[in-house]
Amino acid sequence: MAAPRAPDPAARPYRIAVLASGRGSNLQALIDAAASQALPATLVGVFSDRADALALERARGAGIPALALDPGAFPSRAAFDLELFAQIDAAAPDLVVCAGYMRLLGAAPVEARAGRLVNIHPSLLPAFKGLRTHRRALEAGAREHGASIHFVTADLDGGPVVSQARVPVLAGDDAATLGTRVLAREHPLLVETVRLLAAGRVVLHERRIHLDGRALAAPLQLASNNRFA
Ligand SMILES: Nc1nc2c(c(=O)[nH]1)N[C@@H](CN(C=O)c1ccc(C(=O)N[C@@H](CCC(=O)O)C(=O)O)cc1)CN2
Ligand SMILES: NCC(=O)N[C@@H]1O[C@H](COP(=O)([O-])[O-])[C@@H](O)[C@H]1O
Repeated sequence: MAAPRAPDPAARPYRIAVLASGRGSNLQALIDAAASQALPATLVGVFSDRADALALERARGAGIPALALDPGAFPSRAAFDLELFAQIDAAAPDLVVCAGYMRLLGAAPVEARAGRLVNIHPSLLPAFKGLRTHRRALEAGAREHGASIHFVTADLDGGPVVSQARVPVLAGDDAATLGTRVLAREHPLLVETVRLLAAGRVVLHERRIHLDGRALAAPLQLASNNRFA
């Protein structure tokens, strides 16, 4: 996998690989942004643990190489990860984006890619790590919810948070309505955050997020929607 590099407009486009297990709407946001040149990058591969992931169809429809690996065909999680990242490295991405990728990644491949592997998570981390975040936020009586983009570490959803988008929790919300409101903010959040990474403006240095050379005191607040929708 390519080492982090400073942006050079004359150099080849910034290369992005995506991991996805499902619908792929965040992947589609990246595809659309790259196609419209709103995101100066090229998607070099989409990889999934599920052969039926709609994300794979979206990739193929955009002419992006797409590969599914069946975890059941490997003797261990480590063996699966080894093959997965061998395939990813063959595409030589500058950045790997987990966009609805629903498997825990092993410490070894994650640590070897520190600063080059990000994940979008449907909560305002550190709140509600893991799964079923919208239901848990409602059960906890949260008045505000949202999404976070963080560097991936061995600590599940515990990596340094780059950016967040916030939405209000409305009376009468259920997990579906709240999830829909959050998802609508995830797409611009992801594109805006990846654009900063592609430009070399956001980097991870000694577990701290740096923007334009200055350590961030808090995640960047992007793509928020305080309008009641
Ligand atoms: N080492 C890491 N791996 C992953 C991270 C991370 O931060 N560190 N983020 C996740 C994405 N994610 C939430 O954002 C997440 C994915 C999967 C799970 C999980 O519990 N998976 C179970 C299977 C669940 C299922 O199949 O329904 C598992 O892997 O056993 C929690 C959170 C990507 N990987
Ligand atoms: N723990 C990881 C996780 O839950 N990620 C979430 O999966 C959804 C994928 O939607 P998409 O397939 O339409 O992009 C997104 O809401 C993303 O935040």
